[in-house]
Amino acid sequence: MWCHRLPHLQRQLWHLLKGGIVCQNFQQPNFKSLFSLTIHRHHTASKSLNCVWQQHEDHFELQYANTVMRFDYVWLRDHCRSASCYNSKTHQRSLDTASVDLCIKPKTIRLDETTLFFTWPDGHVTRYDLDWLVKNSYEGQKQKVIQPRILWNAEVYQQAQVPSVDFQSFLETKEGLKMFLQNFLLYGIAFVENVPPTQEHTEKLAERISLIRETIYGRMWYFTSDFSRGDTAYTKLALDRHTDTTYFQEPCGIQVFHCLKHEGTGGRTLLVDGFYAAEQVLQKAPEEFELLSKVPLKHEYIENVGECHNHMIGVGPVLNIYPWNKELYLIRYNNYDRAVINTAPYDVVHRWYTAHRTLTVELRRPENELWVKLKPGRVLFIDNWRILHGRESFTGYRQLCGCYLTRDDVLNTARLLGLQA
Ligand SMILES: C[N+](C)(C)CCCC[C@H](N)C(=O)O
Ligand SMILES: O=C(O)CCC(=O)C(=O)O
Ligand SMILES: [Fe+2]
Repeated sequence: MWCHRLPHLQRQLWHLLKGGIVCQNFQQPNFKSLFSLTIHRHHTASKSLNCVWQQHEDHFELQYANTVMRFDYVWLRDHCRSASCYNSKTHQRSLDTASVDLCIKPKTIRLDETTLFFTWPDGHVTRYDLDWLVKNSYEGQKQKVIQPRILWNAEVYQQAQVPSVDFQSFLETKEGLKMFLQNFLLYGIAFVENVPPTQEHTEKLAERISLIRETIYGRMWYFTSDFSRGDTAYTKLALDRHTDTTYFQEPCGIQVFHCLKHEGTGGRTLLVDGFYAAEQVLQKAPEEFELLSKVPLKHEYIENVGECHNHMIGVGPVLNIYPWNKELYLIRYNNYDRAVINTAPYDVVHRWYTAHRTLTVELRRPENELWVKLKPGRVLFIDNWRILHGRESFTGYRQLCGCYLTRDDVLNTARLLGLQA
């Protein structure tokens, strides 16, 4: 049932105002057809504060704050915030969910002011504030984005005139850090200026917002075109747009780049908003968007150069979306590192190539390309789950340092500063 409705829901998923904030355009799905059979004869109803509720045989229905919500009874028992069920100091559940009768139904329900009281067969009372229920209901979540973003092409990004943050203000002030993170969350890229061009100072920056994610490339890495590792990154060749570490089960969340030296020509960095391109696919060919979010693929890193021996495999679709609101949260796109496709039958494979082509066409539109020249002192943070990067071929000596960051910890820092993440 859910699957049939998918393309329909997706079409109304995002409303894009020429590079404006992505917001969800929702519509009440037709619940009547899904649930009308289950209404109990002896339902009770109550009306106050524009709040209407009904006790159905297998669920509790609540209309409040312009939202129709349906709650499972086990859910209502499981989320009880009473002192014996929930430890409000640790914010952890004490209740053993497995001890709840799966057929549980409340003995009585009553509304007092803005609080609903459920009395369970054993006498235990659970209270819920109406606003808490709205905030925590499926129907409430379905209408919300987890991460507000501004999708961009080159023009949108340039016209936004997103300010860079100064090294000092980033390290020493809460305001500087917060502004940096807000821009990073909205655009998926952000710059810090006036950074002393050393690996140590770059590391300091990274540690201010997250934990450094150590990988097969080390903790802080430092690279030049010496082919010290078995990867094209370690040459002077051009690199087409891609995301990194697609061959990890969880690709690195953030990439930090600091160009410490370049004596030569070329070597500009290319940045493309993968979510903007995916949004175009969703608008033009929703079934292709869906396919890219459904077909799992492998990416692979095989290295045998000098002392370095590695074989990494990561599995996942190109587009990763949250199933309840269809919000895109991760793009895995690296044509160099994509492994043999053996996770889908031939006919799906052909449709996948078509969808991949559509996405690639969007990713390659010149108007979607943002070109920047990395310079000593200017550190670039890239959301590796959203923004693709590449580089122009170059001549001469070029030294880049940087690291990967864990995404959870960047978001943690952002949330602690009061940002939505
Ligand atoms: C950034 N650093 C030079 C350390 C690693 C580069 C990794 C390159 C790899 N093909 C990938 O896209 O993941
Ligand atoms: O050399 C560059 O500018 C970037 C190379 C690259 O894609 C990488 O290191 O991940
Ligand atoms: Fe890369």
